Amino acid sequence: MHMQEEDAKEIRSRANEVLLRGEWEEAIALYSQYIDHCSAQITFSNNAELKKSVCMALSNRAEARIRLRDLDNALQDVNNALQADPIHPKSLYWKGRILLELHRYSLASDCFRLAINHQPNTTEFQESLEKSRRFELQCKTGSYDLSDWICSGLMGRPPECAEYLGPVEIRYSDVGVGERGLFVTKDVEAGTLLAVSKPVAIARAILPEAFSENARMVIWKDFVTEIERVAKRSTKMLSRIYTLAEDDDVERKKKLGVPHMGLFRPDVEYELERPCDPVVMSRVLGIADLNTLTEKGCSVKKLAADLYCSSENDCIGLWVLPAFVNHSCSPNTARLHVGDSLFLHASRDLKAGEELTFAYFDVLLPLGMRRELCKTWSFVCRCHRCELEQSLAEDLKGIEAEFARVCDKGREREMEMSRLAVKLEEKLRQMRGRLKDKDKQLLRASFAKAYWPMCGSCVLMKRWGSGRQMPSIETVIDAVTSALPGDETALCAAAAVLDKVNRGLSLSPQGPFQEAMHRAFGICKALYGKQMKPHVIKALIHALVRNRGIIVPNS
Ligand SMILES: C[S@@+](CC[C@H](N)C(=O)[O-])C[C@H]1O[C@@H](n2cnc3c(N)ncnc32)[C@H](O)[C@@H]1O
Repeated sequence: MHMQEEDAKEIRSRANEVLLRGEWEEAIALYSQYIDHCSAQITFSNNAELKKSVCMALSNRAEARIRLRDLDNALQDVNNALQADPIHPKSLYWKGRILLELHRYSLASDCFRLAINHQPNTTEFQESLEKSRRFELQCKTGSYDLSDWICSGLMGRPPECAEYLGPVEIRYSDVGVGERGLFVTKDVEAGTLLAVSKPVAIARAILPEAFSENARMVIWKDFVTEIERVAKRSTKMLSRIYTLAEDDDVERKKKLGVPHMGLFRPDVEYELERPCDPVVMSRVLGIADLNTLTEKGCSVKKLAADLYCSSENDCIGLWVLPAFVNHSCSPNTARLHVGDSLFLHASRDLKAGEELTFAYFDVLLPLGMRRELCKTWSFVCRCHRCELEQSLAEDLKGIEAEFARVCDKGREREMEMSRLAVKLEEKLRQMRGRLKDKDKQLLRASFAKAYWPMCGSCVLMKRWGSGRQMPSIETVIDAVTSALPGDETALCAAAAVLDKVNRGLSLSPQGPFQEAMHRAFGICKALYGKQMKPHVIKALIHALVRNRGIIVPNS
């Protein structure tokens, strides 16, 4: 039996109500009933009123679908609406919004422009057009204005950013059979932006230390379910997700091959070579397990056990292109998280054809502890830093064991850590003939946590350092940045040094202002990019001194 006209109207108003309340699933169901009824009753051409009403219903259903990230179906809705009325402003607006999500910025601008032509003075149309124009420019030029956010000491609202694909491509890597990696395609200097990537899914958490294992697993499950949902609802996203490996099986990896970069290039049409495989939860789970990154760079498998124990705010996410970057303990790129977007900057000068790497976890640790963390990713890192420490394993065995023991301790560990720094310095002096200066710096980086407390404390310096040749804080900062050029703790220390020099309180006699500024600028460049203006860096440094846990206290 067909629905009566009055019933259809009733359904439409209920649909409008639940849409306003943000009950997306319910709104989709009700609009579907209404649209089906209208389509069965009448053809579009012979009733202008009904045509308008169906366009509105399609457009509203598209909105609900966008909120649920059901992009393919949402696009179909707005296209159907626009077929009936090619200048229907709301459908044009929602089509623009879908295209923005699909990283088709110029097409999105066209839609917003057309919507404005037919319905000027609508603030959300105007704002969306401004955003899509900004995104068009960002993805063409790789030029992003992060100044306000950085000047706020990264405390303000992060800017929304477009995706960007710089001079990079995926190729087979030397790190293992069948392994792919990301490579730079031209010579670039440190601070060059290589890519900006938006996540497939992201999960943020501020959780108390005693958060239960169960609760952690719920968050992980929700995260994986979200990836599955996105994969099911957008062919483009699915095709990206399915380029990723799900496990270490070499044959399966070989079968995946090297994906076409067109898949990651924003603002261009890319035709899939073949239809995607169906979405299978076990494969999605494997992909999430192997490729999820944490903002703070610790291993995600460890994360299931540890991360949510942290009382701090952290975030996990799946960013597809960055997931092709292999790990190194002395990497050549730095990850910067701006809201949900992941920025990848060269942190060193790079030659065309070099493989890009970043750290998957905290690498300011000695070899044994790094190896343990690597295990959770099922590989053994063979970077030059690991090889160096492997060759000195016998010499460093005692200090390393003690370091691991002290790490497990609570607050009283600062004193013991400093004693370890003294021991390591003695060891470095013993090994003088066998080590180059840069090797010494890499070793200090591995024990950075032993140096920082002493760097910041006259008491510890007096207790352990007096009469001994301990390195200056500048040497420790340089040691850390020799391994990790864009390290945040080193930046905080550099900011603190600069602050002290500025206020005439320098702990170190060889810390003139220019040198301190140069050091801080170098780290900023590696982390935030070479586009950073000096006044922005200065503001950041001030903000770091003001807001953050500074390593060097005012002793
Ligand atoms: C996020 S994926 C990186 C992309 C991966 N190479 C691929 O082809 O899909 C992480 C996996 O890459 C491999 N991998 C990453 N860094 C490595 C390294 N330094 N040495 C050996 N294998 C590494 C490991 O198999 C690891 O589980």
